[in-house]
Amino acid sequence: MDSISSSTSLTTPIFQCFDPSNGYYPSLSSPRHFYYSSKTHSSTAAASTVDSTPLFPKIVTGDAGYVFEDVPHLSDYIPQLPTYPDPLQDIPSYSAVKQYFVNEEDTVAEKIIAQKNSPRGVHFRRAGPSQKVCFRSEETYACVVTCGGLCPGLNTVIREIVCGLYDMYGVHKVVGIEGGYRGFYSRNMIPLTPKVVNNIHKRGGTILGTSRGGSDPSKIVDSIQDRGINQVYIIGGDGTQKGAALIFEEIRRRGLKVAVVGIPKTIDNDIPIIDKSFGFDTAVEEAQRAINAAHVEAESFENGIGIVKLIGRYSGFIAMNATLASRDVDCCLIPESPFFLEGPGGLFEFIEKRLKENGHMVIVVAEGAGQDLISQSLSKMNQQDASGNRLLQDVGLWLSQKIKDHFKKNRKMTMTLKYIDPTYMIRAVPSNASDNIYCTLLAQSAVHGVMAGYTGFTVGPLHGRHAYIPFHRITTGQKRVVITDRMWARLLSSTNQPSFIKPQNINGEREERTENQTPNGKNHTEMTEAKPGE
Ligand SMILES: Nc1ncnc2c1ncn2[C@@H]1O[C@H](COP(=O)(O)OP(=O)(O)O)[C@@H](O)[C@H]1O
Ligand SMILES: O=P(O)(O)OC[C@H]1O[C@](O)(COP(=O)(O)O)[C@@H](O)[C@@H]1O
Ligand SMILES: [Mg+2]
Repeated sequence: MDSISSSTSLTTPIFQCFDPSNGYYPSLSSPRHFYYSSKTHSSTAAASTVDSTPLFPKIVTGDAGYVFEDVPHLSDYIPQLPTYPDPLQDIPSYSAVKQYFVNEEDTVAEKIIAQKNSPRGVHFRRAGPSQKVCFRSEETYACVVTCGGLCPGLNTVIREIVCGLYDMYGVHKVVGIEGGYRGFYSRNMIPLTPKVVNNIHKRGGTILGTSRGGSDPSKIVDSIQDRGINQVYIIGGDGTQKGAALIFEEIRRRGLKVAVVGIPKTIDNDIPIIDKSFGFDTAVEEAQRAINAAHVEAESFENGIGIVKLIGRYSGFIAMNATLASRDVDCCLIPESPFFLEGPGGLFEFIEKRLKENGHMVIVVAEGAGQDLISQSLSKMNQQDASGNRLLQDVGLWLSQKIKDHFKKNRKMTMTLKYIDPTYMIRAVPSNASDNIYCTLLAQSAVHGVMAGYTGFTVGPLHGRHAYIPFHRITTGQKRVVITDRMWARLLSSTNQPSFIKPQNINGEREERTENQTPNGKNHTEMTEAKPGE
């Protein structure tokens, strides 16, 4: 593939309107009637802090407890920002659509379950094409970067950003940044055209390459500014979105007309607020192959045990959904549900019982499960990867050894154990059909938002409706399986495994949920209640 090296600057700072003495951007009399919080920061703090909380959350309140959390717009810090009619209205495929453009007043509710007297709650801006755009096609220069671990669907998102920009907005200058964040300042760029990306959604991985580490907002913005890029599409997980928030703050601090959008990627579905993350469905589907193999192996040997380790550092959604989908799994272990091995109600007792009943069993274990047990028996290791993520012990290997030792020690019965770790096989597949459609919508929502001048935001569906969400709402907290909710109860009833929770712990879990309330009356565990799948 051809490369373009750093070009001369097309992007000039519009002006420096940030006032470091009070942390305010003066042009706040926005026609969209927003007000800003009085929280103040210094400009240097904005550039160097790792806290991704935006300086000025844009919040509007309305009747009956209505709260609108909007995302930043270029006009917040660039006065008299020119706008242009959206070129979509002249494109035959789109011009026929009735009400194609979203109403500026449309918002999407964070919660849709309500009672008669409950407040209307938090809302986010509805995603979609606007009547007016802030970028002319010929002046737009967009870049796309992928960061963090692989996930099915990365190539589809890249493809649809490129095709969306070309086909909907006539933008013909799009480049890919190679190898994650550090590619901004250490690598050349790849020109992206519809021809280049035409078939990439059929391949796993990312054609741009990815990496952990290397997020240096100042060097990245220098590179953006030097090259004249004015739209930045950043695809990645929680770490990447934190980095994107810092890049946005640095761009805003410099007063540049550069819009930044994050497209949330996380294979294990641990990003809060949004319904689910792309690649998750594909991962659950692909996990079936590993579970089937483990089941075939287990069934074929006397007292066969098959163990499958699935992705999920802190959130066991893949393990839970793969177990529920398969019906061949006898026990599912996730990080949210502590378990124990020995004694009444423990895992060993259950394994013996199930082997006596069925002659074989399959255990699915999420990679983050049982880490506390492992560190008790192995020397504690606090190693981190280049992004600062804690490196976990291999729970699958550990569990396999523990089970083997148990049966050897007790000489109760002979057994055969097979351990499968399909992590990289699952991550590397292309996205399935439903994830492809989802990735397309995510990419288009991002393109529409950026063309309309929104910046410092991320996109995703809430109850099926796409919305623009401030960075900090998806980088604070993690979505986790709530083990006192109905979905986990369904799993327990489908496997008939022990719950490993004592009644007093159930009460503890409930108390913890009320303590974790955020200022909006929402708590992190609550977010997970009905997602994914009611
Ligand atoms: N707190 C943070 N602030 C800024 N950048 C971060 C932060 N955490 C991670 N990053 C950057 O984001 C990128 C990907 O992060 P990582 O956690 O590995 O993957 P993911 O984005 O999938 O969570 C890396 O380049 C890393 O340097
Ligand atoms: O070996 P790598 O590439 O660092 O990735 C391993 C880890 O990446 C993951 O797939 C998650 O990736 P992210 O942190 O990017 O979401 C984990 O499940 C796995 O432990
Ligand atoms: Mg991460």
